[in-house]
Amino acid sequence: MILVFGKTGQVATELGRLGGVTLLGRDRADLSDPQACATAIHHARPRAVINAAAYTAVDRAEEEEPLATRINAEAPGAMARACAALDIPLVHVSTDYVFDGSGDSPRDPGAPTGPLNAYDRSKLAGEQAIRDSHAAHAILRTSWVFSAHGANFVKTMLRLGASRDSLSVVADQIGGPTPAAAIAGACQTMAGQLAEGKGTPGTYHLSGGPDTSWAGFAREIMAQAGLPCRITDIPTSDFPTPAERPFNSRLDCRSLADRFGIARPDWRRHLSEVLAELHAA
Ligand SMILES: NC(=O)C1=CN([C@@H]2O[C@H](COP(=O)(O)OP(=O)(O)OC[C@H]3O[C@@H](n4cnc5c(N)ncnc54)[C@H](OP(=O)(O)O)[C@@H]3O)[C@@H](O)[C@H]2O)C=CC1
Ligand SMILES: Cc1cn([C@H]2C[C@H](O)[C@@H](COP(=O)(O)OP(=O)(O)O[C@H]3O[C@@H](C)C(=O)[C@@H](O)[C@H]3O)O2)c(=O)[nH]c1=O
Ligand SMILES: [Mg+2]
Repeated sequence: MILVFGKTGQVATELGRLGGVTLLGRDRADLSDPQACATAIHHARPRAVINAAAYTAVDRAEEEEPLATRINAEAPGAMARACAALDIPLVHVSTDYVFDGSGDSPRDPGAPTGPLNAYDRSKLAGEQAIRDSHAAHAILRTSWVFSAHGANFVKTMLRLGASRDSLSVVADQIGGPTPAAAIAGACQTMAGQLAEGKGTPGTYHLSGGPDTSWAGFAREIMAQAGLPCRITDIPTSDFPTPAERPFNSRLDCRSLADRFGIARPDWRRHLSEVLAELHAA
């Protein structure tokens, strides 16, 4: 059995659909109590652990950095130390937001990090705590996650697009929208291979392709949903937010393909599946 932290989130929901996992919701393991997470692992004795829970409210984290750090850094560190003690692997999901977003080339997993905001700092600290534990681990950085569940940009655009005839969306932040289902599949593959002593531990990238801007993503959402809402490109400076976000979120995903045989998913195809799922609901 593979133990998953998270139950209601986008990636955790998709892991549950794949099967073969035990999902621990907040009621069974609260990440604001790192020791409780370690205890849950010792108690369950799984063959591998996947951490799909996190504090993901980027703007709110500016005002709650200590809590975000407990959930995104201290809890994963405690999980990793428990995994090291039991000699089982940990797969952990991280973010493109650990990078500073300069330039326009895709970042490979070894590129220097440079967090811009409180959420980013908490996620980067989580990565470091896991590396420091010496557990067999895979840190999977992803970006711009969407699915039919939970809160995400697709659902925000559908909600706004249904009642407006135009929307202004930032066009100078570039990255890869990533289906939660693809992340779940990758996590399961990596956890399974590491548990069998196969695959190479380390830090990897997975984002959907082709890279686009939030405005490009929004335009495709409106087109596929058949919503007559025009998207106007704006610079980030015209959309002020409490947390600064990176301009360049492009991720170089080749090492994941080389080491685990996992290719970049086409987000446009997955978007149509997510829209069909939302339509059927
Ligand atoms: N969303 C995105 O765009 C991106 C996400 N990521 C990373 O991917 C991973 C999965 O994200 P995603 O599926 O989108 O997350 P969601 O925002 O959809 O869900 C977050 C999950 O974490 C749980 N959680 C939050 N706080 C706690 C807590 N104190 N104790 C227990 N559980 C808690 C939530 O539970 P509850 O429902 O009870 O609040 C929820 O299940 C995270 O590591 C995130 O940092 C990386 C890049 C982009
Ligand atoms: C709603 C809206 C957003 N935007 C912009 C703001 C922002 O730059 C961008 C996306 O907005 P969001 O609030 O969905 O983005 P955000 O929550 O910052 O998304 C991030 O979440 C964390 C968890 C990650 O790890 C990242 O990979 C990334 O997915 O779109 C507009 O330009 N117009 C709009 O009408
Ligand atoms: Mg968000």
